[in-house]
Amino acid sequence: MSIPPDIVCLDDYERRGRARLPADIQAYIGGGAADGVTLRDNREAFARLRLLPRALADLRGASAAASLFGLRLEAPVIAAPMAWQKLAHPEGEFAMATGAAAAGAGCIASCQASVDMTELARHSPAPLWFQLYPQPRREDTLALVRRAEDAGYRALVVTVDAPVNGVRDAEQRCGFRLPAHVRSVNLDGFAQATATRAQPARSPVFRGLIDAAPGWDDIAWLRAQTRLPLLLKGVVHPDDADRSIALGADGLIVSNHGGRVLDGMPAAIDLLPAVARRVDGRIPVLMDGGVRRGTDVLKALALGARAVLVGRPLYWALATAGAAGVAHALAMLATEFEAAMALTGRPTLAAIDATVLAFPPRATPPEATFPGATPQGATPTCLPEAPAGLRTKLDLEPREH
Ligand SMILES: Cc1cc2nc3c(=O)[nH]c(=O)nc-3n(C[C@H](O)[C@H](O)[C@H](O)COP(=O)(O)O)c2cc1C
Ligand SMILES: CC(C)CC(=O)C(=O)O
Repeated sequence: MSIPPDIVCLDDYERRGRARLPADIQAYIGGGAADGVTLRDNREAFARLRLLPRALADLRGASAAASLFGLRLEAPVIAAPMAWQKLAHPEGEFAMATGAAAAGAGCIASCQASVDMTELARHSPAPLWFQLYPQPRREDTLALVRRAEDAGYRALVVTVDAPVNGVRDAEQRCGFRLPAHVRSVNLDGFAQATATRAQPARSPVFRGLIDAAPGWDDIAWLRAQTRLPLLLKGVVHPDDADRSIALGADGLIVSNHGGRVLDGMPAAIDLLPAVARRVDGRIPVLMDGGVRRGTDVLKALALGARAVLVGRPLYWALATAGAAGVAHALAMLATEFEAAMALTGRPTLAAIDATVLAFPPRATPPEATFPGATPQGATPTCLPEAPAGLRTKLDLEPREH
């Protein structure tokens, strides 16, 4: 499949991708939770950051290469886990993995993939990570872990920010339903949480759905079940980062799920610095949400990320041109990132730090940014101070078990 010549950046894929998909699938892929405040802010927060070029830097032998939990990457960029990719292309996740490998990018297969996870790993030209939604029954979670191990996945990414799905107005308005040929094949036969139907007028969240939500004890249990590196996706509070490390997490992904779960959360890039400062190099911190340009990758690394994940643009690229589209999108992003490194005088990833930013955030302790946070990891209260220009607040008190 050839790449349309007018596609010169990641955003260009959205227009082309949408044109090939029905309205309800567009709403599923492109939508955010509720009013889309967080979805928009993920982009706008990147745009607010400014970069500072350096003149005449010695860039001989420069490289953007990265290595992370068994993935060798041309640039610190990974395809985010995204459900049901057959919605966009008949080859679904196979094409996503092939495209990512062709571009030298990493790829994380979703727990809700529309193809068999073992077949996917077998056909992927490069190693993959597996994203895990803990299942209501531990035996089912364990079955997924063992399949991931046996199939050669190099890491487990446990998504912890979606104990219930977001309020998806756009999907609801369009009446989004999975077509018959698309389903979560890897969860066949597993029990799933359901809302109690007895009192349909009452909220289904606390009547059924939340009963199956994972807690910290599930992370401790999972840690004891596998030697695979364990990354937690969706940790955004410094105290939760501490707790994750104490339980043996090997990496964290600062993420608001692309603005798809809790509308009103701060942008992911605004949440990154406090987590990175608290982690202080103990384990790698990654981020996702709103990464669309090589300069965004640079900004994320400047604020403490080791790598970024990219979501929606790759779904649109998949819809537009299958594996070739995914490879092209990721290659464009890597090229833009290399250009941004060169223009800011950074020949290696190790040379990227907050001085890349024209106005780096003040190096305040996390407690100042997150007044509710406590350095010892005791019970935090809330996240009162939103980034400049954003007045939302978020109660991040972890659930107790
Ligand atoms: C269509 C779609 C499906 C997604 N499915 C999953 C999923 O199955 N598991 C998961 O952890 N995150 C899922 N995500 C969230 C992404 O992994 C990622 O956090 C987010 O897309 C990053 O934001 P971006 O789209 O702005 O790059 C999904 C995102 C999209 C757009
Ligand atoms: C099956 C869905 C809950 C997958 C997901 O995480 C998403 O659509 O954001």
